[in-house]
Amino acid sequence: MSVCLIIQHNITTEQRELQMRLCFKLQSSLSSSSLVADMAMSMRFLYPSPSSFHHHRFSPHTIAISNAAASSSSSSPQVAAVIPTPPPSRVGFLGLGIMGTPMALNLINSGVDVTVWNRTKSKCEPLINLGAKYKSSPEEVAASCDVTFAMLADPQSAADVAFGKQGAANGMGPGKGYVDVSTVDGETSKLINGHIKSTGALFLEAPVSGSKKPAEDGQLIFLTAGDKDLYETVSPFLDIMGKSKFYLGDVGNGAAMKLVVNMIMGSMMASFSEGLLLSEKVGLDPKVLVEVVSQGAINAPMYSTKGPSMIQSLYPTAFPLKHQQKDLRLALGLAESVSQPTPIAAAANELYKVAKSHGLSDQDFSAVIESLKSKFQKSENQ
Ligand SMILES: NC(=O)C1=CN([C@@H]2O[C@H](COP(=O)(O)OP(=O)(O)OC[C@H]3O[C@@H](n4cnc5c(N)ncnc54)[C@H](OP(=O)(O)O)[C@@H]3O)[C@@H](O)[C@H]2O)C=CC1
Ligand SMILES: O=CCCC(=O)O
Repeated sequence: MSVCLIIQHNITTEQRELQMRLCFKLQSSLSSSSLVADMAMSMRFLYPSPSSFHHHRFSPHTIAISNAAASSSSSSPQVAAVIPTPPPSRVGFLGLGIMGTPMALNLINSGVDVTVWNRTKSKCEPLINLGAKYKSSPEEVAASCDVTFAMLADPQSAADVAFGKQGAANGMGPGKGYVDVSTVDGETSKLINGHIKSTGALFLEAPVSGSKKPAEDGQLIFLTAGDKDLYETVSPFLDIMGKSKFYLGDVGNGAAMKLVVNMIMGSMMASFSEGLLLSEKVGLDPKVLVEVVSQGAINAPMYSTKGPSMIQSLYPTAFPLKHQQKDLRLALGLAESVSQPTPIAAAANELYKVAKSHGLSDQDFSAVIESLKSKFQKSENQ
């Protein structure tokens, strides 16, 4: 026997409730069909009770599912059920900076029901104009949403927003989930995990690789760890915002992976900066250096994207230098915690600190090249 589930969305709430019951009936009568069971389970998460259906904007579509256990006995469907497309959960988004804004925007543009909050309220306006709801605290966002994402600057702000006064934890509870996509250290992530889990909610850390443009293009790479159930539940949202996702196990592993990646990136940028300046000093055209690098084994998109503007001493901000230095500081802490020598990263970190001390914190991290120019070197040596 095979089973056909027809998924539809232009129906009344009463029809949806009927279909939902039918789906669960199917599940119990076809316990050998794991596909049907999986589907019913995921619907159960989205619809804790039949009356909790809410309006959504997903496109209607039809799926035919074969009952693998018994499909050999008949090729035509014997049971047909019409059930609704699972609507998007109500999704909260906290932190609308360089990364948070395009990530939330992609969710909104995909038809997800998004509620936003940002410390500086004016940054919410463009998203509200595009259909986002607004709440005036992380607590209220978490209370009104099924899943809440947070994209904050650093460990302190991530912790404040998660479990400070009017923090998200106050609005969390069983059946909800909190996904922190900020770059923080593992200890902070574990602290947030503890506060969120104590409410009965689930937690996932999911820092991202990729910068402003990949965030705009929905091409981020998620480095997740924590509750696997929440990972499965939010995967459709991660797929809207990103091109790939890794599930890395226990909380702390996502943070560690992100810090290792950014430690490498920070050192690469510092080394590239030295190369650009040296090539110029010895009479080479740094533009040609960028071209040569782009064709060889050490090619990285970062060099050809940022090189041309670095040559003109321009640093339009995609990844703020202060965040790169934060990540190097956290990566060095991680390395120290396991007695791993990281002398290259330590040297790079010093350059970012110099750049910060010269007021370049909010410039792109490629502005680290400035710290190698003679004007900065002189003032450092005085
Ligand atoms: N930019 C990039 O290329 C990437 C950044 N990241 C990481 O993502 C995170 C966000 O980065 P990005 O968007 O670039 O950073 P931004 O500096 O643009 O945004 C930071 C966000 O954090 C908020 N914030 C800062 N301090 C506080 C606080 N004390 N309380 C509440 N909210 C606060 C800001 O609010 P307000 O608007 O009020 O200042 C803003 O929403 C960082 O952890 C960064 O390391 C990860 C991958 C790439
Ligand atoms: O954390 C920032 C990462 C930036 C990038 O991956 O390009």
